[in-house]
Amino acid sequence: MDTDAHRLESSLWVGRKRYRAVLNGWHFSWTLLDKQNRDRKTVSVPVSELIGVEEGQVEFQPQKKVTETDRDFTVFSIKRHCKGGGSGVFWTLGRTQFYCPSRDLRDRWVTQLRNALKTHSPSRPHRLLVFINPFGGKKRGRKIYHSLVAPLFELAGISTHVVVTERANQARDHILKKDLTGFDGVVCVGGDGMFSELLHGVIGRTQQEAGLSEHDPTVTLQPCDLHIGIIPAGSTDCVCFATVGVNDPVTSTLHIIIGDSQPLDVCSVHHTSLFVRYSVSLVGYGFYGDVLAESERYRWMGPLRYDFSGCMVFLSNRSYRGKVYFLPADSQLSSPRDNTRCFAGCHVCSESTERLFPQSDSISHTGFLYSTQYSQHSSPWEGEWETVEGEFKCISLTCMSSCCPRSPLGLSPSAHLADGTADLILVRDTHPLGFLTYLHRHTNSQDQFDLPFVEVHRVKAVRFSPPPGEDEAEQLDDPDSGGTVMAEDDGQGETAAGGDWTGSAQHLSARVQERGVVGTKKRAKRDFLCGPCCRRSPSVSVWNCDGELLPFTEVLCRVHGQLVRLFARGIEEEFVTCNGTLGKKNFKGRYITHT
Ligand SMILES: CCCCCCCCCCCCC/C=C/[C@@H](O)[C@H](CO)NC(=O)CCCCCCCCCCCCCCC
Ligand SMILES: Nc1ncnc2c1ncn2[C@@H]1O[C@H](COP(=O)(O)OP(=O)(O)OP(=O)(O)O)[C@@H](O)[C@H]1O
Ligand SMILES: [Ca+2]
Repeated sequence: MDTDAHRLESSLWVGRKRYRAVLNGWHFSWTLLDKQNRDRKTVSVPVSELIGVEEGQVEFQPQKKVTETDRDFTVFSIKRHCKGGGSGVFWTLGRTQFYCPSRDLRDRWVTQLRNALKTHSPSRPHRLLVFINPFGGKKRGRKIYHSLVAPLFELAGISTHVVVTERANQARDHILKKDLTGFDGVVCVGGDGMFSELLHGVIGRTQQEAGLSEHDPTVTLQPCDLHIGIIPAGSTDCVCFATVGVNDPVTSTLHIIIGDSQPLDVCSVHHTSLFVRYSVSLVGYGFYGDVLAESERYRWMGPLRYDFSGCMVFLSNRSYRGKVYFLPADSQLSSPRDNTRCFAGCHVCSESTERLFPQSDSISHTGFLYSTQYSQHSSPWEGEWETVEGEFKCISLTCMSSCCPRSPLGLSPSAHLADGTADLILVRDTHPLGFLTYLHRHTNSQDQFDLPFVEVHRVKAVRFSPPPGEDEAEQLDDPDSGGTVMAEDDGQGETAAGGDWTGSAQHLSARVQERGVVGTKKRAKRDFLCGPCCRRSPSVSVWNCDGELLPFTEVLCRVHGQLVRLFARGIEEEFVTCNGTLGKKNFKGRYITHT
């Protein structure tokens, strides 16, 4: 046996086979020995990927069962699986049971492995605040948490406070108002809507504490320290899929346990001097806005409501006039058509960290670099704005690829999670077959940007205005116009254009939300009476912001680079992870890692 503070080496048995096991600080490995004591196969696990070390013979599935013995210990670690065909890298719990020649040696192994875990995985969470939406997706949130997630947290020694939500926005309000001392992160069990609640809570809380106004689009917001974890249990699970590569509760739980940390760009959406919402995946006008508005009527269909509404909206063949202003990002750094993908360890994103936080002279407990000095008013609008005017089928802005099971490569396959930019996709009016081709290319290997009526720009900010006279004020005088939630009487006796906009920021934010919900319900009721196909074609659409309808047509969007951090690491490349057996052709045959 060889041992020092950071190293331990000895013979161990796994089943009937003898191994030489070595712990050298960062790695724990065991090598099969043959009868002549020659090395055969080696298994090596990074200490950062150990989930737990237990004395005795410990089974975990179907449930935890411990058989106390003097000479055994059981190691739980991350095990990767690739199903192939670009379906992503799944993580499961690996289990190896070791037998030692003596109790003393067993105790040394257990102590040394646990010490290594503490020393080399400092960013693991110890205490988490978990919000379960019992009604999200297929309503399986509670079951998913209690059967798959909670036992793993327990095994990893993570304590939790669990809140099963009873109303929308409860999780957001909890994070904004309650004492969060002692929590290392917040976790949602639900879909993109639940994630959005956590996002708004965490960003809002951080800005409150920093004394910054979310309403001013020129303010450099304070990056958030509290990590967000997502256990997918929703309809689309786009944020989970685009940051992990799969929507699998166990994979996500294991990323949370090991304290993975993925920075994420966030887009703030403003209307005049009012903050409206944050988005990470889609700020969409036209098709995606209409699909969301339509889908509200079919909530009872569950996740299928989007496909059904998608068909209805497609058949209604609408397009909308408007003017789009955008601030291009530096085209030297990357481009939405450079055929690269943002994978775990992406160079474009890590170089962006240095660019976004140039005076990074402190390191947080999570190991991420933070600037100690933020310039709250350094101009975010440097550069020349460009303008595109016309009639659009859809306008989409996405801070990341927005890949999801419906679209395995997403709205913008080469977008980056944390480069401080978003991709603006403009789809001009075209014949239905052209638009169908565009949509269909989201599901196959063809380039959806290689169409004459589609353009894509990498941007830092975007502004949209509907044609003059077609804004909210105009809509209010035209009860038949439909299309925008602001056209509806929300029963409050106030309007965006005519109401009092001088209230407190908090009051205004509350009213924005109220209007969104009320407007959506009214619109759904009207649509039910009319039907989408016989309706007069509206002149304005509605904005879809990560699955929420916005009550304003005229908006300004600004990208805030790496504003939040998720317990994730980006999408792992199957080609690299699974020993090259799958090949790069799985990614549309045209995507390469950005180096
Ligand atoms: C011919 C097949 C075409 C398939 C086209 C698939 C395009 C899929 C693009 C997915 C983009 C997801 C963006 C993520 C948005 C999330 O932040 C948000 C919150 O969860 N989800 C939605 O707003 C929910 C939006 C959901 C949008 C789904 C659109 C489905 C369209 C189906 C169109 C069928 C046309 C068929 C005509 C015969
Ligand atoms: N207890 C609750 N009752 C009603 N609504 C809730 C509750 N808890 C959360 N919500 C809201 O439900 C919405 C949808 O939830 P969630 O995202 O989990 O599921 P989803 O069906 O997948 O929706 P999405 O289409 O947004 O992915 C969220 O916007 C959230 O604010
Ligand atoms: Ca980005």
